Amino acid sequence: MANVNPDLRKERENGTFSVEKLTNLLDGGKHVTDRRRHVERLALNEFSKGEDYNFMSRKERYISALHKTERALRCCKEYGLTKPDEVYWLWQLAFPHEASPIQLHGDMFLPTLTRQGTEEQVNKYLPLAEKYQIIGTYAQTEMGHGTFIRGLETTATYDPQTEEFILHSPTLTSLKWWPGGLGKTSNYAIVMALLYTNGKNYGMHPFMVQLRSHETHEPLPGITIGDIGPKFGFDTIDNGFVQFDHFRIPREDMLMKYSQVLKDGTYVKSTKLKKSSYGVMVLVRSMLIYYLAIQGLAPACTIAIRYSAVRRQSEQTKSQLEPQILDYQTQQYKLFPILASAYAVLFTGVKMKEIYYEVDNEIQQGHTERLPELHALSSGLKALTSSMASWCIERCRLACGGHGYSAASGFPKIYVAVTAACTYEGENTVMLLQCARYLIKTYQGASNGKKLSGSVSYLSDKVNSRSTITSEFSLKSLVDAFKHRAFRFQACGSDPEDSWNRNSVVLTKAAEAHCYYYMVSVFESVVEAVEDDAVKRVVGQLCQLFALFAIHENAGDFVQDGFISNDQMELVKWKELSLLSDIRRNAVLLVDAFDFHDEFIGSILGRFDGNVYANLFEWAKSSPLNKPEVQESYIKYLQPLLNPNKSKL
Ligand SMILES: CCCCCCCCCCCCCCCC(=O)SCCNC(=O)CCNC(=O)[C@H](O)C(C)(C)COP(=O)(O)OP(=O)(O)OC[C@H]1O[C@@H](n2cnc3c(N)ncnc32)[C@H](O)[C@@H]1OP(=O)(O)O
Ligand SMILES: Cc1cc2nc3c(=O)[nH]c(=O)nc-3n(C[C@H](O)[C@H](O)[C@H](O)COP(=O)(O)OP(=O)(O)OC[C@H]3O[C@@H](n4cnc5c(N)ncnc54)[C@H](O)[C@@H]3O)c2cc1C
Repeated sequence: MANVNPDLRKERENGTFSVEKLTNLLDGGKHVTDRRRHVERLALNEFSKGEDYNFMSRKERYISALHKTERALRCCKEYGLTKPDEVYWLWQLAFPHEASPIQLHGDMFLPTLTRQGTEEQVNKYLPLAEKYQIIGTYAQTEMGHGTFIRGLETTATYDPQTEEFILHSPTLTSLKWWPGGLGKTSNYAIVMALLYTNGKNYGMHPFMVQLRSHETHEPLPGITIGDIGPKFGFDTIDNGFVQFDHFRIPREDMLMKYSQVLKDGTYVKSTKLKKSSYGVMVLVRSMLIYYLAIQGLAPACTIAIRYSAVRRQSEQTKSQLEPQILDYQTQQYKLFPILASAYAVLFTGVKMKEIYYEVDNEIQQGHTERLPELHALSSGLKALTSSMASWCIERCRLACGGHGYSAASGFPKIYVAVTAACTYEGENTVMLLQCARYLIKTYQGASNGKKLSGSVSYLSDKVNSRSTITSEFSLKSLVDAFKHRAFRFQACGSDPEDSWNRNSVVLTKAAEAHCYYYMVSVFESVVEAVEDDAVKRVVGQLCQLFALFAIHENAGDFVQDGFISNDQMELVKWKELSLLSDIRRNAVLLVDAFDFHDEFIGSILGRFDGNVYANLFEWAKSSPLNKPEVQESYIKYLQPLLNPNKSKL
């Protein structure tokens, strides 16, 4: 590439491994990289020349996203993109760090319909939904309850006379509140409501509900609906509210795969699947981990590391060039553990997707044994990785100094999208406690001699009481350290005498320890499988740093029971710093390997060519506040102060 910043050019000439090989590894093979690049070229042709998001109002952002949605759907059809990955690659460039107003249609409405609907219901609604002749969302959360689903108040009362359900919002707190795309975009929703039949409450069930007229898009009589107003972020999506006033829907529109209401009002449950109506949440949590890496951690550290290679600041030695800020050890200590985390979360996300599809397949065959483990693991990892991503992005922003605070850095857009994931799809503390609930039960089972498998098999293993860490820092010894910590936390979190709430801080730590152990072991297994020696070396260094940083940060957990000795802890600190120097040489290449387009990253600081300053100046000049030179606000408010004689007011 012509005209690349010389510092960045030098970084790229000095690497020790093939970036292309690492990109192929991250993609899952060379053929995937090739196909992804092909789809991205198609997307760039269509979407690269848009208006700058930073200079738009909220309403403009929503309208532009709707316009892009229509174009993205057309592109997918024109180019025959139907596989989920291909559609994702195109959408990612159409909506970088944004959400489409119809995001929930694909992410939750369709999966709920296909998983919870009967064959007839799927046959009736799916073809329409796939052609976008109906657009739906997932309406569960209410103003008064999001976490505690059993506390939801919207009712669906069966009327056997008319064979209809009457949907009603009995209180202010029962208004559905938050569903994405509910405010203005969707004309349908799957509404989660308490089912009442023959005077009995059967708990939360899903109902297919038409909200707006097919002809006019006006809300149907009995429905009050709207946008909930500006939020922290997600300006492109109309999170909404809806209130039902005795709104009737046909009996056939309760999604009845797992439970039915017969014509006479008899309730029939035809599954042993526990919490069957919670299924789609497990799906989204399982998928989120990968997207947190690819849309959050990886672009954020790409920005901060490229910028740190371009930025020079302060004087180390008189009359020499100011150093690149990437050469400061403190800067490396801020950024390289984040780089390592981006890789760790990415590999874990890939693994989690695989496990989800395996277990989902088993459930379709009637085998539900692994669902509790999947629920626990996806809940815990969703919480751990979204919290990790949020604080890492903030740390990347801080590492870019003043320019990090400008919208030109790209951080605000990335941060507000990622931090939302700490709340939606289950608030993080609550999700850690769900994970802990499973771990405690499993630990108690293991204590009674039950042999465990999968992610919890370590609870029935013998764990070492002394760490095997030496100056070699084998990945196995690091995995072992995390296994020991996780085991110890499960043991102290499961005191049956103590009440749940009194123990809940420890329980969240137990869940985190379990998830950390899982992440380190996934990372280790990926490194072990890498064939190319040079790639294996750099990815292995990242794995070591990921583990050592966490040991150092949580040193108490490892030394308290004498598992890691003081001497070993000194070695840990020494190795951590020496890894910073090792990784320094390849840092830019390690972010290049994510193979992101500038259009996706959306950051002047993180540009591939490193031409930061000239572009920053051009961008600032294009700010609407700079046109016209003298603003009307001057005449109205400043002139009377600055120049009272000239003021016309
Ligand atoms: C990322 C970067 C940018 C991306 C940029 C673009 C993308 C942008 C996308 C935007 C996409 C936004 C999408 C947000 C969409 C929502 O946020 S939708 C709403 C999501 N809502 C939630 O997640 C609610 C969280 N709350 C819950 O899940 C439940 O109420 C709780 C906390 C699990 C408790 O439920 P409960 O009924 O009280 O259950 P509880 O008594 O605790 O447990 C009973 C049993 O059920 C089990 N159980 C509970 N849940 C489950 C389950 N799901 N499965 C199986 N078993 C379960 C328990 O383990 C327990 O088992 P046992 O111990 O008895 O054996
Ligand atoms: C951007 C965004 C998009 C969303 N999209 C949708 C959507 O499409 N559809 C939909 O239905 N919903 C959606 N939601 C709602 C979301 O799922 C809920 O907000 C979320 O599940 C958290 O529930 P809550 O708001 O009730 O939090 P609360 O439960 O009120 O949390 C507040 C605090 O209480 C604590 N707390 C609550 N219960 C416990 C407990 N048992 N133990 C310990 N601590 C507890 C939490 O840890 C937290 O600190 C969205 C939310 C956001 C922010």
